[in-house]
This record gives sequence, C-alpha cells and structure tokens, in this order.
Amino acid sequence: MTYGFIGLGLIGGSIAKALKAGEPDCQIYAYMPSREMLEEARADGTVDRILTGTEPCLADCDAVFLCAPVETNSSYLAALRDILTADTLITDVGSSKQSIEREVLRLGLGAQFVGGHPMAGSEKSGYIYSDALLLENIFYLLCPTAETRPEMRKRMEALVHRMLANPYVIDAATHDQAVATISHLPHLIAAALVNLVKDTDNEAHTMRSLAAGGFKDITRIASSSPIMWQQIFSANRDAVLTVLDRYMDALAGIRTALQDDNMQAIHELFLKSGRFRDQFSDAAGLLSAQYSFSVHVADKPGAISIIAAILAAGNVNVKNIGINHNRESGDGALRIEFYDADSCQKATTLLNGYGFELEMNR
Ligand SMILES: NC(=O)c1ccc[n+]([C@@H]2O[C@H](COP(=O)([O-])OP(=O)(O)OC[C@H]3O[C@@H](n4cnc5c(N)ncnc54)[C@H](O)[C@@H]3O)[C@@H](O)[C@H]2O)c1
Ligand SMILES: O=C(O)C(=O)C[C@]1(C(=O)O)C=C[C@@H](O)C=C1
Repeated sequence: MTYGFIGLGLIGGSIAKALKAGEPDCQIYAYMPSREMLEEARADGTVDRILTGTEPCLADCDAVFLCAPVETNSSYLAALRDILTADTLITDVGSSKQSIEREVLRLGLGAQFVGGHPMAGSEKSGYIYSDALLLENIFYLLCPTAETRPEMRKRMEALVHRMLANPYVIDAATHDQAVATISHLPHLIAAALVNLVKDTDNEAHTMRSLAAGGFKDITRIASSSPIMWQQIFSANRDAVLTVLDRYMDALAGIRTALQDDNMQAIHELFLKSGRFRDQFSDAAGLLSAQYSFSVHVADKPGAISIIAAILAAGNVNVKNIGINHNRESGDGALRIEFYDADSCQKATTLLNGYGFELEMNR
C-alpha cells in the first residue's frame, strides 16, 4: 500500500509511524513546508519519498491523509482533485468536520472522501513529538459523506484498525457540536485562565510560583499550537459560540450564588459535577483497557527502577508506564497500565507486598 501525507506533524507523523509499524513494506510519501523535518522523517525510516507539494505521484496512493491545520487541509482539495483518480481515498484528521465536508462536496470529491478525527493528541506540536502509539486504543471518529462509496469507508476503517485505534462513525454536524463542548471550549477556558494569571500576577510572580496541581491540570492545553486553534475556531465558530454562551450562563449562575452567599448551591455544584465526572474513564479512550493503577513515587533516584525491577522479577508484562507530576515537591503518581486483568492483579499483589500504596484507575 502507498500512503500520501500533506502535513506531517504530531498527528500526521503519528499516523505515518503507526501505519509503517503495522505494515513495514508500505510506502509513505509526505509533504510539509519544513524540508529539514522531512529529511528527519526519511532518516528515521518513516517517510520513503519526500514531496515538494502536491506532486502527480500522489496518484499512486491508496489513501491521502490531510494532516495540516483544518483550513489548510481544505485548501489542498482542489489540487488533489486534479491529480487523483477515483481510486484514491482522501481523508483528513482535522478537529472540525463540517467545513471540509462542504468543500469536498462542492468539489465533487464526496464519493472518495471519509472525514477523520483521532480523539487523541497533545499540547506539543510537530513531527518530533509524533509517536506510533499515540492513537492506540483511542476513538478515531469517522465522518463519511452521504456520497462516500462503501469500499472507501471500509478502506478507512481498516486503516484505523491498523493504527490500533477504534473507528467510531458520526455525522459531521453532531461531531462539531460535541467537540465544541468537550474539546474546543476547554481550550478557550485554559488559555483565558492562564492569561488571567499572566495579566494579574504581581511583580514577584506570586501566582505563577505557587500554581499547583489544580491550575496545572486544567491549563496544560493552554500551550497548544496557536495556528492550529485559530483555524479550528474559525471553522467551528458557530458551534463554539453556542456552547460559550451556555458556559457563560453557568458562570453567571455561580457568580450569583457566591454573591448571595448561597453555599448550598456551591455544594450542589460540586456534588453534581463530581458524580458525573467520576463516571468518566481517565484512560486514553472509553474503550481503553481498564487494567491500570497509579502508585505514588518519591522524587528520589532509582524510585521508578525499583518498581520496574519488582514487576520484572515477578514476570509481569507492562503495557504502558508514565509519570503524572502534580506536586510541587517533584513527587508524582506513576501510572502503570497492563494488558490484562491477571497481570494487573499480579502486579497489585507484588507491589502491595513491598508496601507500595496503589490507587486503581477506572
Ligand atoms: N494536536 C492535537 O491534539 C490534535 C488531535 C486531533 C486532531 N488534530 C488535528 O490534526 C491536524 C494537525 O495537527 P497537529 O497537532 O499534527 O499539528 P502540528 O503543528 O504538529 O502539524 C501540522 C503539520 O502541518 C504542516 N503544515 C502547516 N502548514 C502547511 C501547509 N501550508 N502545507 C502543508 N503542510 C502544512 C506542518 O508543517 C506540520 O507538519 C489539525 O487539523 C488538527 O486540528 C490535532
Ligand atoms: O490532549 C490534548 O492535549 C488535546 O488537546 C487533545 C484534543 C482534545 O482532547 O481536546 C485536542 C484536539 C483534538 O482535535 C482532539 C484531542
């Protein structure tokens, strides 16, 4: 199989690496403005052929992935129409889906297009942060058009499985409404909150110095790519305006409760939100394996290797391991994920035996 990429940053690079890992003989053609990054992607074995733009050889591709910012992706469709035959699947990874679908239909490309949106990512941008396993176990949202040929939809679903992700078909309008609330609004909130601190901190930077877990948890995504988010908000402006109004109404209600000293309302606010939030999975996607726990580790040399050694000696296979820093001391919670319930249980028994306190993740 041959795959073309326009844009090879965090998401494009992760998809290309995942496809290459699952199918080492596949050919990857790629273009992005940075020649240096393309050379790096060729040197690490991900890219086979560097393109200088939409070259005619894209017609060899079984699928072309548009992985640039959302409006940039749409701007490539006309050029692709002039190059590709009807046999090439066109897909994108953009965070909004109606605007590109409109352009696809306007250009008569609906039969060979399936919109895509992997529900995973990071505040980091660029090929250097891409990772073959970024999309593992996540929901990969798919928006076929009303004209998409069944074979193209099937091809897209097979590609998503090859990336170890889970296809989830949804119409573009429902998609845009949902992500406006669960993804786009949170990015606005995070950015506004960080800028509030920047604009109101004192000369000694008291707030910046003291900001701890709560602030950091809710603002990680404030460091996301400005160009990517500018284009997302431009493409999904109407849906975001609607949820922003709802959110501002909610804040106004909270303000009234505080002003009226209505602490019962504040209590109920957290009671209601906690009950709902506790039903969410904190794993990468709702379908992710649930075999994981967090273990507190002190910020001391060798702390992680002791845990790793205990698990290795017990012959327990670890799927994923990551540290979640949320204490100013530098200590953190080591999150360890396993492939199955047996391994998770065995690891629990082993670590409990050595006196480690574990917190099971849902
Ligand atoms: N970052 C996330 O968390 C995330 C998650 C899901 C989907 N997405 C979507 O994925 C897409 C890419 O985001 P990303 O996080 O990989 O960003 P990124 O900045 O890491 O990568 C963007 C890529 O597009 C390239 N690019 C920029 N302008 C271009 C142009 N004119 N022509 C060709 N290539 C160009 C860049 O060089 C880079 O390779 C966006 O549409 C975004 O909405 C992002
Ligand atoms: O984890 C993050 O850093 C993300 O922002 C990922 C995230 C999100 O969850 O909002 C961002 C944009 C996408 O379109 C999909 C996923």
